[in-house]
Amino acid sequence: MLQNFNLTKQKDLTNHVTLATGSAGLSYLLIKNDHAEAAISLFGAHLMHYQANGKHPLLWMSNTSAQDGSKPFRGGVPICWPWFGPASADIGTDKPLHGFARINEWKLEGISENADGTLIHLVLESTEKTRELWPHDFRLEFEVQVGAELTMSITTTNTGSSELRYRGALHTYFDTLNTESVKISGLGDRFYDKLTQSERAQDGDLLLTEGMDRIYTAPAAAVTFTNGYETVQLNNGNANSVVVWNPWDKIAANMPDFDSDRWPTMVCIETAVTGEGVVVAAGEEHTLSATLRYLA
Ligand SMILES: O=P(O)(O)OC[C@H]1O[C@@H](O)[C@H](O)[C@@H](O)[C@@H]1O
Repeated sequence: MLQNFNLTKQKDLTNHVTLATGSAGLSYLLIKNDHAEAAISLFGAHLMHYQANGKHPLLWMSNTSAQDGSKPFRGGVPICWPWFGPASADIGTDKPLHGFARINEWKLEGISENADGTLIHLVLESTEKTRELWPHDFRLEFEVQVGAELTMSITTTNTGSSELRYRGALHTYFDTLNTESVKISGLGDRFYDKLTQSERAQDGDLLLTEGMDRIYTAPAAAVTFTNGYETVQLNNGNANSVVVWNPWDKIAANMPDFDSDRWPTMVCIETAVTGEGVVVAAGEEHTLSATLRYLA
């Protein structure tokens, strides 16, 4: 899992959750309960590892990922928020790609143990610094239920006095045996191809035969995929799209934090709000969620 992160245990927070620090001083929660184990960084509220008992590790992490908070982690589940990809012109195109949630330190709000596992609750709130990037008051909550199933949710609460619009994603990097073993069902019949900047049709299941960067805009609520180890169902809550990304050889080789020979062992299947996004009225909230369940 995170061998090359050299994490040092600091203290037990509950019977199943330990606080650890990395060599660059970032804090991590290490979870191990009767059902599964997981690791989450407070920097970015970034889920970096999840493995249900008896199963293969679900998430892919780059061995060359930054570890000091100078960049988002490469792998796991980056939280893209409050925009997806480059910010729109009205926000400012010089803003960080995929928003600022993944490059900020979050606060641990609570840990609760339940019959199905462990629930971790992290929070990010607006500050002067976030208002310079995005002029809204908000409270963003990330909840992760670590059990035989994995559920992640981000809840956006508008704590300001005027409406806000957000886009975002749970940008999950899945570990795969190889490209040939990947098959994804339930993506719907159309997608926007970011590589050719065109609308295209999807005929049946998606096989990973080439580099791709696609926004599926009419996915089923449940997407099913095989990763060469298991068959997994991804249930998306309140997403309006699913993004599929694999950089393939040349792009991976040009990304300094992406192990250049490991692109065949990953695919991102991202639970996303893209396009027009979601408008959240003052005082209201919106939750985007993803549940992962093993079918076989
Ligand atoms: O390098 P980043 O900012 O983590 O983004 C990785 C990829 O994330 C995907 O969601 C985008 O569709 C791709 O275009 C992008 O390259």
